[in-house]
Amino acid sequence: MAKAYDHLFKLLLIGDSGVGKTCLIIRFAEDNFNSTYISTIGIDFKIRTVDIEGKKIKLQVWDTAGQERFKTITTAYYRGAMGIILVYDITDEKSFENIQNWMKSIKENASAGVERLLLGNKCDMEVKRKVQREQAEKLAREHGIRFFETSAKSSLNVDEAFSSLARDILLKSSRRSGNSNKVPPTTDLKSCEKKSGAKCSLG
Ligand SMILES: Nc1nc2c(ncn2[C@@H]2O[C@H](COP(=O)(O)OP(=O)(O)OP(=O)(O)O)[C@@H](O)[C@H]2O)c(=O)[nH]1
Repeated sequence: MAKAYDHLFKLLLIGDSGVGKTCLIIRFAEDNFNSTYISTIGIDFKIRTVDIEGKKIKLQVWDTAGQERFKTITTAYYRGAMGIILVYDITDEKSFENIQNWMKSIKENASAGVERLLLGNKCDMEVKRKVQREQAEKLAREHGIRFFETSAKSSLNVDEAFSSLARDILLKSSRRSGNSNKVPPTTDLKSCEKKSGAKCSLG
């Protein structure tokens, strides 16, 4: 039987407890949202196949527990990840400050060439905003990675964020295999913003 996909990419979401990692994955994989908070214990994954540049990309998205006590279990999963999504909550300053620690954790535990993406989630809660978009843009620029503000609740930018990461991984892997002409250059800053309506930082 023919393979149902061209590529399988393993993605991992990390970030403080309660920032919305599980909700982002459920929004992306099942187009659903639940406001009841059930903290993740250990690790779990969901799958969705997306179409990028005519290629079927199967995304296996791993959800980690943000709680410190699960750290040894979850960091063991960094190694196999091709893309890591760092999530903070725009209404929680501490979760943004901790992004630096999560970055360090990636450096210590993930493969060197892993693609990273920064997400400021819960952007539907503008009245409770504590982290300005510009702060996160600056951080993303410093690390040379893309940045989106998302809402798992309203679904704003969720598909865009996952697709942009998948696209970057695809581009990187086709470059590596010498097929860079097969995938058009990934969204430049302008088209990235045009597509998503979000501010993007380029790596
Ligand atoms: N308003 C709003 N609430 C959200 C959003 N995303 C998640 N939440 C809420 O935030 C709480 C925590 O969400 P989770 O997805 O469980 O957070 P988590 O990062 O997986 O947490 P851990 O499993 O403990 O690491 C839940 O009550 C969600 O309903 C969002 O985009 N907007």
